[in-house]
Amino acid sequence: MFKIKTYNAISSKGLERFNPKTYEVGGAVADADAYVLRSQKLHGEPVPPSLLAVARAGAGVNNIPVGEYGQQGIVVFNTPGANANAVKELVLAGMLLTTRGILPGIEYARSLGTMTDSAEMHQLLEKEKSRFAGTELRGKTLGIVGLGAIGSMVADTALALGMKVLGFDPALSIDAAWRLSNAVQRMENLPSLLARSDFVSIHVPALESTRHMIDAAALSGIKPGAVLLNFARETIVDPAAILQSLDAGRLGRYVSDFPEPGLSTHDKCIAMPHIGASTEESEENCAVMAADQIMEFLENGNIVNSVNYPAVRMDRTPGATRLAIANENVAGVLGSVLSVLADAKLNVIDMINRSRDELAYNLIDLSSAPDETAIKAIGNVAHVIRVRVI
Ligand SMILES: NC(=O)C1=CN([C@@H]2O[C@H](COP(=O)(O)OP(=O)(O)OC[C@H]3O[C@@H](n4cnc5c(N)ncnc54)[C@H](O)[C@@H]3O)[C@@H](O)[C@H]2O)C=CC1
Ligand SMILES: O=C(O)C(=O)COP(=O)(O)O
Repeated sequence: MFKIKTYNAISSKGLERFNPKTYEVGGAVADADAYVLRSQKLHGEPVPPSLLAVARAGAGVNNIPVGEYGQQGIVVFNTPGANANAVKELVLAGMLLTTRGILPGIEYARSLGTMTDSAEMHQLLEKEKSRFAGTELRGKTLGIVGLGAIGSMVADTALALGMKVLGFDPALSIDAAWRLSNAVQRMENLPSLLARSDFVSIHVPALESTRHMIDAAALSGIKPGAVLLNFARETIVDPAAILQSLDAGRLGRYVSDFPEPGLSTHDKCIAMPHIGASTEESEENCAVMAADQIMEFLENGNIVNSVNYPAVRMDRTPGATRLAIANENVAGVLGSVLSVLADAKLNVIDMINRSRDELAYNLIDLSSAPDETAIKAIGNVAHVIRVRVI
């Protein structure tokens, strides 16, 4: 029986993937083999020795100590692209909320709620509507910082609306480059993008390298009156610099899914309570992907969409016993493991070894099951972090 501890609202469509005959799943599960979570912060939380894997049903993993967990042999997964469409749609809403008098217009229409005469109401609305007039998106320039799953979808939508799209992403993956429309104009640096964009939408992960990438210096070069949209994370911007730029009349509007004290009530801010991924569809997509990845790892040792371990996949050899070994990526570990197996007269039928930065991972299919002594001996090989028999 595998034990899965859940945090946050995980869609039942995902949780239903776990067969109740072989999985115990719930928020109160103790000694979990794996966690499935969304934005639950794990930094500083005690780690049960039983924990083998964590699946983030979503994109951002800044709530998980990914590096530390890797050193302990805990594989961390996310669900790339599974909620990108939900964020894209809210970015579009964010742009429209700044260009049209939607929010004050709704408030005004509501304020007439006590009127009873329809003709009188319409006369008043027609008289006052010019206060809520706006501008169009077509023909305007959108600068996108980070052209991954969300950024590339935002680009497609903006292009379809007749906007000009600029992009900046110095770390763009080959897969992401293939997904990206060639109508997106590449910017060599952030200041060039900021100087030319009527709207700037940020879609980068929260890393040390992206912390406060929008600071006072960046804002000093932003196109006057530009709208900045932050559906990425609060750490990407310096809130004091945003406030200063809004008050100085340089930055036009700030739309954020990550409200900050002092900004959320500002007249030129539109703040939302981190609802970018909160759609039925995205919650289902993320939960299904997270559950499938966790099951594949627990049952077969295969790793897909990890953020700390390499992608590793090997078909099961019928009748074989599988060893899954996580180790530090230093020379000689695999050789030592294989000599333990040879000494124990265990025959290797198939194997795969992959590394990623400081960590490595191996799947070894054996024609017969190793005994406790052999497993212990593998666990004692220098730099081996974790051994699992599947
Ligand atoms: N508001 C919400 O509910 C949601 C927020 N997010 C946030 O959005 C972020 C992006 O999500 P995805 O597009 O799915 O991730 P992704 O990994 O597909 O794309 C991120 C892109 O940012 C680029 N990047 C990294 N550092 C950069 C830098 N310094 N300058 C420019 N580009 C840089 C990467 O090369 C990559 O192409 C997540 O990490 C998360 O923080 C994601 C989903 C929902
Ligand atoms: O996927 C992400 O990075 C998100 O920010 C979504 O967060 P959530 O799952 O809605 O708590």
